[in-house]
Amino acid sequence: MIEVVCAIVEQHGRVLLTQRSEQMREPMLWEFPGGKLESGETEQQALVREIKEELGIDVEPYHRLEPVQHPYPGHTVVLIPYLCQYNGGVINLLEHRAYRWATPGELPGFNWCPADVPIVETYLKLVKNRG
Ligand SMILES: Nc1nc2c([nH]c(=O)n2[C@H]2C[C@H](O)[C@@H](COP(=O)(O)OP(=O)(O)OP(=O)(O)O)O2)c(=O)[nH]1
Repeated sequence: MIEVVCAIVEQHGRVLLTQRSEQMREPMLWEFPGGKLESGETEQQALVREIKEELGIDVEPYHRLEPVQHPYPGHTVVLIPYLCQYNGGVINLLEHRAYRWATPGELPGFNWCPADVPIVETYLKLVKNRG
C-alpha cells in the first residue's frame, strides 16, 4: 500500500491540476500534484515538500478530505487530498508535462488518474455547498 498525498490548490476560484509525463507511472493522466509520504514525515510536511520539489511553489495544507484507496496493477494507492492555500512562487514544471488552473466546471472534462475521480466529485460538492 502506497500512501500518496495530493494538493487541491485554489486561487481566484480556480484549482491547480497537473498532467503526468510519459516517464511517470499513470502517464499522461491528470492529477492533483503531490507524491509519496516518506517515513518520519507528517502528511502536511510531505505535501509541502512534494509541491516545492515538483512545481517550485509554496502551499499550506489546511483541510484534509476523505482518502481514496485505488488498486493499480502491481500496487495499491491510498490518495490523501488536502485543500491548500497558495503561498507564492512561480510554477516551474520540474516533473510534469503540463499544468492548468481550471474552474470547477472544467474538472470533469480532464482525463484523470482513476483514484482522483471520487476526489473530484467530493471537491465539486464542497464547492457547490459553499454557495
Ligand atoms: N501525486 C499524485 N499521484 C497520484 C494521484 N492520483 C493517483 O492515482 N496517483 C498515483 C500515481 C502514482 O502511482 C502514485 C504517486 O506516485 P508519484 O510518482 O507521483 O510519487 P513520487 O513523486 O513520490 O514518486 P517517486 O518519483 O519518488 O517514485 O499515486 C494524484 O492526484 N497525485
